[in-house]
Amino acid sequence: MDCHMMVAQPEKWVDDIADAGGAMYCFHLEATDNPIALIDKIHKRSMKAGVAISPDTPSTAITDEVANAADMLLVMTVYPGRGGQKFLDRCVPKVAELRARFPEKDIEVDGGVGPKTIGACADAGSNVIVAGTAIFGAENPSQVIQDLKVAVNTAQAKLST
Ligand SMILES: O=C(CO)[C@H](O)[C@H](O)COP(=O)(O)O
Repeated sequence: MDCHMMVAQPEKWVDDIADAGGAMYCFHLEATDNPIALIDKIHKRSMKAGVAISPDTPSTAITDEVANAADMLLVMTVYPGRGGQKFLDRCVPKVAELRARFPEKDIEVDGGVGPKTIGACADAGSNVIVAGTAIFGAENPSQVIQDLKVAVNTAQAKLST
């Protein structure tokens, strides 16, 4: 289970999530003073570590040291809080910046992602997608999932040539 912790003091919940069977613990960079220590703590509990940035945080806030220690980087394309928000196009360049810096890293996008916005995310280099409303509100959720996967796989194949 990929647990995206939109919480203050993310250090506090690592053990609880590990005990509950979490496989990935993703925390917000804005919520900690010591991301490297937190990543170490997550790894010591045998979980992967994800580092998320909110819309107003630049990609450069993720230092090379943090990115290299993390297993995944998450670019929020809405403000953390609730599903159903409008996709913020202005966050897409951050995906491309991180992809250029970290060609091998998993880069996730979350927020307002669906058939109309997946192209921008995938072309910028995102290979992990969170989609809520676009899937649960669709007449044919399986088709939407399939379309999102095809968009990502096609873009990833292009980026690797
Ligand atoms: O957690 C979120 C915001 O806080 C996500 O954006 C949300 O869960 C995904 O839903 P949607 O695809 O409707 O944006």
